[in-house]
Formats: sequence, C-alpha cells, structure tokens
Amino acid sequence: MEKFKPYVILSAAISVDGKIATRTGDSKLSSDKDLHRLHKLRAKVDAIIIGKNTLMRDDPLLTVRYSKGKNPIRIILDSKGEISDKSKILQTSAKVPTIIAVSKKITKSNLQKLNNFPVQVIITGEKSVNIKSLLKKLSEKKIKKILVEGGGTVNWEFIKQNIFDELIITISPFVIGGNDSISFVQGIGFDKISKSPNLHLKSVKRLKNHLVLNYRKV
Ligand SMILES: NC(=O)C1=CN([C@@H]2O[C@H](COP(=O)(O)OP(=O)(O)OC[C@H]3O[C@@H](n4cnc5c(N)ncnc54)[C@H](OP(=O)(O)O)[C@@H]3O)[C@@H](O)[C@H]2O)C=CC1
Ligand SMILES: Nc1nc(O)c(N)c(N[C@@H]2O[C@H](COP(=O)(O)O)[C@@H](O)[C@H]2O)n1
Repeated sequence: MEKFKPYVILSAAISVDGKIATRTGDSKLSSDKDLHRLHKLRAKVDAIIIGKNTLMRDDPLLTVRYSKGKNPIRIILDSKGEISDKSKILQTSAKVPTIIAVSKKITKSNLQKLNNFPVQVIITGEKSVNIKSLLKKLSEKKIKKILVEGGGTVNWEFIKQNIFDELIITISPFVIGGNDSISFVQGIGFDKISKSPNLHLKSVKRLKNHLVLNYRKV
C-alpha cells in the first residue's frame, strides 16, 4: 500500500484546548496571516480532501484566493452522496476540478444528482469511503501531494489508519470548551499513548498570537 500512497499533510487551526469548531459550527480560528499561509500551502498541493460534515457546515470553496497559485483538485468524502446540489463545491465544479468520493451505499438518485455536475465520482468502500483504496486511485491519477483539511472525524481516520506524513497545526489564541464542540481528532481515540504515532517537531512559526506547528511522522 505505502508504495501507492500520495504524501498526506493534515492541516487544521485549533483553539488552545484542541477544538476546531464550537458546538454551533463556528470554526473561524485562523488569522488573515494564517489564511495567507494556508492558501500558499494549498497552491503547492495537488488535491485537498474534506469530509461531508465540513462541507455541510462551512460550505467552503477550497480554492487559492489569499495568495497566487493554481487551485488544487477538491475531493469530498461523502459515502452516500448526500451533499447539496446548492453547495459552492458543486456550483463551482465547472471552474475547479472536483472529485466526490462515495461508497457502494450511494443511492441511484444521489448518483444521478452528482452526475448532473462536471465532477468525477469515485466509488470505493462498502459503507464508508475506503480511504486507502481512494489514495491508491488518486496516486494512479498522478496526485502526489494531498492536504487534508478536516474535519475531526476524517482526521481521526487518517491518524488511526496511519496514512499521513505530516501535521500542520495552527494554535489560535482562543478557548472553546464544551462536550459538543469538535476536536481536532474526533472518534474513540487511542487507549494508550504508545499507540499514538510518534511526531518530530520540524518547525514552529509565530504569527503574532498564533503558533504554526509543523510535525513530521517519525
Ligand atoms: N478549524 C479548522 O481548521 C477546521 C474546522 N472544521 C470543522 O469541523 C467540523 C466538521 O467535522 P466533523 O463533524 O468531525 O466531520 P468531517 O468533516 O470530518 O466529516 C465526517 C464525515 O465524512 C464522511 N466520510 C466518508 N467516508 C469517511 C471515512 N472513511 N472516514 C471518515 N469520514 C468519512 C462521513 O459521512 P458519511 O458516512 O455520510 O459519508 C463522516 O460522518 C465543522 O464544524 C468544520 O467547521 C473542519 C476543518 C478544519
Ligand atoms: N486552517 C484553517 N483555519 C481555519 O480557521 C478554518 N476554519 C479552516 N477550515 C478549513 O478551510 C475550509 C474553508 O475554506 P474556504 O475559505 O472556503 O476556501 C473549511 O471548510 C475547512 O476545511 N482551516
């Protein structure tokens, strides 16, 4: 598998208590300077991956706007093909290359809805999108570098399955708290620290009150 895997960077802005969004879905943690950095990074990757909930909460564009450079391919993990046809991602799919990764659980009508747009639909996995198989297919399409931009559920899958190479985390000067807010990593988590991937701190950059941490997996 490793041989066919693109290089994967997980990226997020977190509060000092490790949250990426409040319980109402407010996730604007990055400063303008940090967004400028993020967009420079977007321009250097071949593709960006996000989960369905992030699309539904944020209605993002995932384009390069705060810096110069080409737009990466946008990839949405949406097992049942439930994203709205009004979403900016689908509405702008004629201008920005877009892949919707779905599983065999997708209904005929949802597949038809997606096929009304100029997107590529990749079907992989029985219930959820099979991420390893998706990465192999992306590698065959010459996609070599991928930025995973959340959310917490998708981040957990990449960490649990040990299919990432680098983490770029901005610690923003806010505290969110709460049991229903979204953490950088959602899901059950590891039961022992020894099961966590080992991380090497490659660099720390200060952007006024924000810290950008760059870790490589050892
Ligand atoms: N501050 C920051 O940097 C960021 C914040 N966010 C915030 O995160 C929140 C969303 O996070 P969260 O709710 O955890 O959801 P995610 O965005 O991680 O989406 C999770 C969904 O993706 C779909 N999916 C399909 N295949 C898989 C797979 N193999 N593994 C995991 N998920 C899969 C699933 O839905 P299905 O089964 O239906 O396909 C799943 O429920 C939003 O509020 C957003 O604003 C997001 C990104 C960055
Ligand atoms: N790095 C980072 N910092 C934040 O504060 C964020 N809220 C996010 N969110 C991610 O960026 C997407 C929005 O992209 P567009 O501005 O619409 O291009 C959002 O959906 C998350 O994936 N990231």
